Amino acid sequence: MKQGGSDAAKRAAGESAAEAVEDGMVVGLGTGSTTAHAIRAIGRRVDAGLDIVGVPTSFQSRELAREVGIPLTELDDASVDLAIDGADEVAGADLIKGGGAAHAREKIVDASADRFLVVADPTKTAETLSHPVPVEVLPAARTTVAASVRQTGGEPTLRQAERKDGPVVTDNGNLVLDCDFGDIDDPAALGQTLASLPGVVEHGLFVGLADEVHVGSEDGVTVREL
Ligand SMILES: O=C[C@H](O)[C@H](O)[C@H](O)COP(=O)(O)O
Repeated sequence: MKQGGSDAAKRAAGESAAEAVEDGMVVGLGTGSTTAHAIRAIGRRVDAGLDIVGVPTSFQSRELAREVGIPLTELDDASVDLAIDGADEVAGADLIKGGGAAHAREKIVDASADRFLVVADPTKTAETLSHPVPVEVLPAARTTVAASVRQTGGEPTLRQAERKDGPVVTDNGNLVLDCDFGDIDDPAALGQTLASLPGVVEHGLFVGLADEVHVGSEDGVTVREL
């Protein structure tokens, strides 16, 4: 499921987005290998005196933020000024997320932010979204949601864990169906359809949410404002 951009490209994107963080901000900390570079860069800036608090989007981002010394808070106590997060595919301001099964909490944090910066490498960019859409479902709903996805023209696959027998279990205790719809001509309509299915907790289509996309490469970073 994970795609293979180079670590140097991911690092360039993450460090570029981390420069947008300013003193006094509440910063949404996304999940994944690209955002991890941003979190480490923010940690270095905190070490040098930057005064911010982070809102993690997953167990992974919480642990990394703690490791690099970023003070943390929750959405109950703060509103997010700037969120930085990765993506599995980017087409304009539309994204597919959830390759790390963190998209439910990510969407809450990213959508609530005043500004949402996406960090990606060139393997993630596309004209039209076509990556399988991760759909987090209550365990009891996996069969009924899978049937509805098939009726909608998609092919669902229950995500399996790599170093454990059985399925991936999300930070929220749910399962993930990776749903292949081929080219997604109308991400907003598909997102509404998926969200309406009983038992769906959240899907990985982030439609129109991105404000800026930082695409890193070995040669530098391209910043697209949307
Ligand atoms: O659930 C995980 C997230 O949506 C990630 O931000 C996304 O999968 C991109 O991760 P990476 O930067 O590791 O490719």
